[in-house]
Amino acid sequence: MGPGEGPIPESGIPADLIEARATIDNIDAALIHILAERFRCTQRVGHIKARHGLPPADPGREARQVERLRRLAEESGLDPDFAEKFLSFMVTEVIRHHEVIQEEYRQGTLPPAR
Ligand SMILES: O=C(O)C(=O)C[C@]1(C(=O)O)C=C[C@@H](O)C=C1
Repeated sequence: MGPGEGPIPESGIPADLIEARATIDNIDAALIHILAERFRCTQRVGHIKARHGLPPADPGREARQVERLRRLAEESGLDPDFAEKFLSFMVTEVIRHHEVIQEEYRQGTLPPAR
């Protein structure tokens, strides 16, 4: 039995597992807040792009993000392939939002300055 490990309590869940899960819960909450802020920002980007007639996707920017995030992942012990997949998952959703915003501007269902 290692340090921090105790006997299995009556609940059947070891105390150190309960403690680790509390940390996971806090991290998940932070991730949700971070994602909400990122999407709030990318919504703004979607409006800027629509106003300036810029395309929803920017493959050059994405390539630089992939390179940077893969390097950061390597440095911090995260699987770089996972980091790239996660970025791609997010960016795909952002591009979908950008397309919706662009269509709203095209149909004039949004005011031009937002
Ligand atoms: O930076 C932009 O141009 C964005 O629209 C944001 C973002 C992203 O979510 O990071 C999304 C789509 C682009 O292809 C590149 C990056």
